[in-house]
This record gives sequence, structure tokens and C-alpha cells, in this order.
Amino acid sequence: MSAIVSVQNLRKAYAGGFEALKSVNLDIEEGEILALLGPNGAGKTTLISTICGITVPTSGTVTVGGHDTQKAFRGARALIGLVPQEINLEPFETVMNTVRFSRGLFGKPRNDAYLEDILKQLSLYDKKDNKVMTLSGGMKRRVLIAKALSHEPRVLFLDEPTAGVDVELRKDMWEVVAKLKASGVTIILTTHYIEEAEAIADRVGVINKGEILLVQNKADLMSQMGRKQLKIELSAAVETIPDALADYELTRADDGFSLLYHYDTKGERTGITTLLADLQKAGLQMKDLQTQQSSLEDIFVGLVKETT
Ligand SMILES: Nc1ncnc2c1ncn2[C@@H]1O[C@H](COP(=O)(O)OP(=O)(O)OP(=O)(O)O)[C@@H](O)[C@H]1O
Repeated sequence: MSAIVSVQNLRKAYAGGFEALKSVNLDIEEGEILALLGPNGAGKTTLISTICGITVPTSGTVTVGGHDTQKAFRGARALIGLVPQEINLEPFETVMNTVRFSRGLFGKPRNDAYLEDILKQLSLYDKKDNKVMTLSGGMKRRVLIAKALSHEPRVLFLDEPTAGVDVELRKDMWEVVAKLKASGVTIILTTHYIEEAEAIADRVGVINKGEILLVQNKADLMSQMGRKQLKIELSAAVETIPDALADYELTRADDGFSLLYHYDTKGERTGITTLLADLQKAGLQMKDLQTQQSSLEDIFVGLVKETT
């Protein structure tokens, strides 16, 4: 796979000097779904709108399909579909006219068959002649997606696509995104919902205070999530971990009153049975045992906290 979007040393300082992006580097592979996770004000929208060439960066470059978004804006923008956070539709216009007009703005020849196909994919076809104002909030969100796809973009940016929508619609939207990916569209979405990133992303990026803290394959993150920790509370503190237990991944905690054992829940063996037997052999007395599972949420919260 090759990068369809390449972001290099991107900085954005707003008027007044606030640095919303601090030297961001990011390559987005063709055909992937990348979820950008981050708390409020992290810089997600700024990053997306700068990549799309709507916000002018203070320094750095962005290329989309090889076009520099500053020097070759039209070429880059033609490849991009952007679904904004806010619903910005013409209320008195019909759904079909909305998407037709949007396609026309990009200078694309009329192609109702293509637009109807998009509307079908988004379960909007039977509403095509309805005025936007008569649609529910969730349907309006779908119209935003249809509008963003009207000019056949190769990269689709979705800024908080499921903010404020109910669980059922959220799952429908995930299906829509999966279908778009299957049709070859590269997708970048921002979200607050960790479960959303878990459900649909190929890679997850965590952004906080204008910096990308991590971009990782979801499967790798999942294997981290599969790690569990066993806390062994001891009756008496240990100064060091006994040599007899050197083969185990153990760390001291609580001034030596506890030992922490990390293990992979997906491994065939956890090693706990032999560890407990070996603890006894080493003469250590257990007081209590507790297990704890690390989740993507823990990883996310931990990362964000570290930079706060
Ligand atoms: N036009 C602007 N002028 C000045 N500061 C701005 C402007 N737009 C955004 N900011 C600031 O830049 C920071 C990043 O904002 P941004 O909207 O990119 O965050 P976000 O991660 O998308 O947040 P949210 O999840 O709340 O949508 C915030 O502190 C915000 O106040």
C-alpha cells in the first residue's frame, strides 16, 4: 500500500498565537480507515480542515494523491470528500438536488445514475425527492455523506460522524463506512467514541494538544488490550524479586508488598498456575490476588494524561 495523504511537519498557529497543531507527521495509506481519537480541543478538526486545504497551515506540507494542498488546491480538493461536524444543508432543497448541485460545484458532468447509487447505499433513495427540512437528524447526516461523495472522491474525511446519533444509527453508519471502504475509498474519521475506533478502524491515531501521540494498527492495539495484569499481594514485603522467579515478567509495587504479573490473555497459557507454585517454592506468602484488564480506553486515557 502507498500513502494517499502525506502530512509533513504541519503546524497551525491561530491568530493570537495559539498552536493548535505542533509539527504533525502522518501518512494515510490508500484504502485504509484511520480513526483519530482525541479529547475536546485536541486539534482533530484543525488537522482535518488543514489537510483538506480549508485552513491554511503556518508551516509544513500536505499532499493528497501527490497534489500539494497549497500549491495545487483544486487537484487535491477534487480527490477529497469532507463531511463536516455541523449540518450545513439547504433546508428547502430536495436530497437529489443537494447532491447534484454539490457534484456540479466540482465541475463534474451530471451523472444521476451514480448519485442514485450513492443514495441507495446510504438508504436515502426513497427520500431523494423530499426536502432536506423534512428529514430526521440521522438522515441529514447521511445526506452530508452523500453530498461529500457526490464528486467521486478517493479520500473521505468524516468529522465526528456519529456525534449525537443513537446507537442503532451509529451502527448503520459503521456499515456505510465499511461499504465505502470496500468500494476503494480511503476514510479518515474523528471520534470521541473509543468503541467506534475499535469497531471500524484499521489504524487508530491518538491526538492531544496538537500532537499525534500514537498511530497504530488496531490489531496491535487489540493485542495490548488482551494483556492482563495480575496483582499478587504479599504478606511480607520483598526487597527484590527472588532469582527463582526471574523467568516471569514481574515488577515490584506497593514498596514490595505486591508483585505485578503481566500476561497475554490470547496466549495458550497464562503461566499463572506455575507462577503461583513457584512463588510458594520461593517462600513467598500470598495475601490476595487481583486481576485487571487494560483496555483501549486505558491506553487512551493514560496517553492523554501523560501529556496534560
Ligand atoms: N478559528 C480559531 N481561532 C482560534 N482558535 C481556534 C480556532 N479554531 C480552533 N481553535 C482552537 O484550536 C484548538 C483545537 O480545536 P479543534 O476544533 O481542532 O479541536 P477538536 O479536537 O476538533 O475538538 P472537538 O473534539 O471539541 O471538536 C482548540 O483549543 C480551539 O479552541
